[in-house]
Amino acid sequence: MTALRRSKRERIVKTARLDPYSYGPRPSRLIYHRPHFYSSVKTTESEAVIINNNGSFAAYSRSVTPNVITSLKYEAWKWTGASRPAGFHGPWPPSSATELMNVDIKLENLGTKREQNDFLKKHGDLIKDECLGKYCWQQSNFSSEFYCQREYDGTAICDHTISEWKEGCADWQVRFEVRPVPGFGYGLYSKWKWTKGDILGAYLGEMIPEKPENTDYCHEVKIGPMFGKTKAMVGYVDAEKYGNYARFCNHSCENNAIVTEARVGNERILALRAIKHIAVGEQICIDYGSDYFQGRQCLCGKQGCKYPKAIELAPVTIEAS
Ligand SMILES: C[S@@+](CC[C@H](N)C(=O)[O-])C[C@H]1O[C@@H](n2cnc3c(N)ncnc32)[C@H](O)[C@@H]1O
Repeated sequence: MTALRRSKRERIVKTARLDPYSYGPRPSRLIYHRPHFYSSVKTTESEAVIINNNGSFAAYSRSVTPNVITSLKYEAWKWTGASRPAGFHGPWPPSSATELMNVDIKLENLGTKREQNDFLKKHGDLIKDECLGKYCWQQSNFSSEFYCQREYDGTAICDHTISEWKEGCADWQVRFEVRPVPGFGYGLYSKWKWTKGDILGAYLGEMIPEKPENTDYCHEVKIGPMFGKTKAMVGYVDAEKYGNYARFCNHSCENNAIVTEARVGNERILALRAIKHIAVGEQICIDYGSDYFQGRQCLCGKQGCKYPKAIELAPVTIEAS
């Protein structure tokens, strides 16, 4: 009876894997699910200040349990006062974050052959920019019909969209785990063996026009159709109150991942990408950059730690009135 039941369960697992939206083979060594806090949709905050033995300030750790989202949160009214990015056509503010961040690379939308050639000359770098669609873990079982396929002058243009990513992000616990890390709040751990270059998912949050003063969860992203252009306007993805698993990445001076602006089909995204091989059970860490460590100490504990002491804050001059 038990054997019968087990084989039925195995059959179900096999059937699930044949589905193009399933997640490929199982990890070689499974870390079993433990109950953890990140299934809650309630926003809570906890704060901890770590003080050195001599009383000096060592680190400040703040942890917010965010509302779990599976696509960028966007409220059009917040963009009413923001200026329209160059090359952006249509009603302002746009009705979705995708519209706001869209990369207008479809050559067939660019009029005559001559206009297309002019565009290629001007934006060659944009067209060559690699689509990350096929590197996403959510797509590991996808059939070739989802791969970049259209060619123009030898350059690939593709039909990928991030909708499949969003679907995959909803089931992130298959390959990631959020665990408490003493002194850091929480951290993101891998349940999968990743290869350098793999896309671990999208960095999701709320799309807002201005960077809030007190957030440690904000990444800049270009908006409007001019992908990769220096003049492109920027917005911010803030994952403090609304986010997905990617917002739990702590900083390490030997980081194994980056949050990078990328293209999937015609859509711009912030992607979490492995820059080294990542083993099962390893913590996934990014580099917050030196600005973040102004007045803060890094707790990564790596031998080559770049910020073992808090970087001195520039003195602030207060003028007497
Ligand atoms: C983007 S969040 C990372 C997720 C966070 N640990 C949490 O539980 O929500 C950034 C916060 O993590 C903590 N943190 C991450 N890396 C750190 C490091 N290397 N040293 C000190 N604090 C760090 C800091 O409290 C920082 O404000």
